[in-house]
Parts: sequence; C-alpha cells; structure tokens
Amino acid sequence: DPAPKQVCLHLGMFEIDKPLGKGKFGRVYLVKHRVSGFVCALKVLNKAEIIRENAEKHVRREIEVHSNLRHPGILAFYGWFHDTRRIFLLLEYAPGGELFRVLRRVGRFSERRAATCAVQVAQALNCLHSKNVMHRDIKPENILFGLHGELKVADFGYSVHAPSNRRDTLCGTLDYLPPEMLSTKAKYTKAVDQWTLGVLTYEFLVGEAPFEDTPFMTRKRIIKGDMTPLPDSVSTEAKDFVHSV
Ligand SMILES: O=C(O)Cn1ncc2ncnc(NCCc3cnc(NC(=O)Nc4cccc(Cl)c4)s3)c21
Repeated sequence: DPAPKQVCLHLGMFEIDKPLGKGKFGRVYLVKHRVSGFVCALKVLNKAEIIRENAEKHVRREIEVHSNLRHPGILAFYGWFHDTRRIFLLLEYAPGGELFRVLRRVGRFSERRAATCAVQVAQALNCLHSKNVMHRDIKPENILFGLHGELKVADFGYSVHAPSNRRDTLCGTLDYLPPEMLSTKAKYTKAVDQWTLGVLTYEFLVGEAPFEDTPFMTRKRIIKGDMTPLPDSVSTEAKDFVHSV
C-alpha cells in the first residue's frame, strides 16, 4: 500500500508520451520509465468512478487474474500502484495496435494469416484455461499486435472506447456471444472461449462475423446456429475448423 510520496515517486519515474486509448474508468497512456528507458502502457483508473460503478470487485479481480498470467500471447501485466484518487496498472505496450483496426483496414486475412492468428489465440486461451480462467470476451476489439505482428490477447474490460465504428452496444457486441450465454439458464464453461475462437476465425477469413445482423436477429441466429455460410473461396480445411469449434 505505497504511501502517496512513493506513488509520486513512481509516477515521476515515468515520462508520459501519448494517450493510447480511452477506457470507461480512465485512460491508457504510452509511458517510458526514465531510468531504464523501458516503454509500457499505463492504465489509469479513477477510484471515484470505480466506486460509483460499484466495480471495486471487478478491478480487484482483474489485477489478481492478470498478474498471474505470463504468456507471450497475453498482454503482460507488470505491476500496479495507487494514490488517494487513482489506480495505476502497468501493462505491456503492444506497438502493433488493435487487431480490430488492422482487420477493418485490410478487410479480411489470408488463410495463412487467419490460421497463424487462430493458433496464437488458442495458445493464449490454453494458458488462461490451464489457470481455470475463462476470458469470456474474445473479440477483435480485445486483441492487440506486438512488435513482430504476434497477437496479444487482452481484456479491455468495461472500457467503452470513445465513440467510433466499433460494434459496442451497451455491453459490447453480441456477435461473439455463444448460445449458452444468451439463454440465462445455462451455466457456461470454458467452451464459451472455444466458441468465440470459431467466430473470430470466421471473421478473420470473411471480414465480418458469422451472425452479424440487428441485435435482435443476431441473438436469434446464434441460438439457432444460423450462420452466414463461409464463401466457396474458403478452403475445406478452414471451413471444417470453423464448423468444429
Ligand atoms: O489503448 C488502446 O486503445 C490500444 N493500445 N494500443 C497499444 C496498446 N498497448 C497496450 N495496451 C493498449 N491498451 C490498453 C488495453 C488494455 C486495458 N486494460 C487491459 N486489461 C487486461 O488486459 N486485463 C486482463 C485481465 C485478465 C486476463 C486478460 Cl487476458 C487481460 S488491456 C494499447
């Protein structure tokens, strides 16, 4: 529980380069550690906001879970500190930016790139699941690219980005939700993440989600399993993979 002066010391240790993105509870900045020159992402959360949103447990759990994950395919968590008003999370900086933007810009990935990305997400999910953690929110908006184009799975959490062309509805896009999460009854398991891996791979290959529609219709189509068929240009192997997860 560092005293305020240590926090100032901590903050003073960093030079703030530029804002990276805007979350619901605060902002993310690109920062450089003055002494070592180490570059990372500083996520600043506003305590008053967290209390107002009754999200203390969510933030506590995020720190607890994220600090226990070490995997090249998961955005690294380096540490945290706080002062009276704010909580600061030190995260790995992913210079390749958001997969969402890259996918929108290029339209869709080649089968090779789609396969490479799907494998990296699967390996990151394996790490999460081995620690009995479900991600539950795998989608292009939560995945970043590292320096060499490798994928970094993250969980922006409730961070509702500044209004942009994202598909966020109140609680994020419905496109990725598996049937069991739409029907309140079912208790969902890690299979939730496998389902989203299939939806994600479909979107890599096609450039849009398999059940993309109005929110009401997306719900119906997911529950019915009524997905837009993959185009003939997609190989049988790729089709088999998407249908299997
Ligand atoms: O900021 C932008 O818009 C884009 N941008 N661009 C570059 C860049 N480099 C780093 N971070 C960025 N943004 C912060 C993203 C996050 C915020 N909060 C997180 N928390 C989390 O991932 N938690 C977590 C908890 C448990 C399990 C798991 Cl897998 C994850 S990640 C970057």
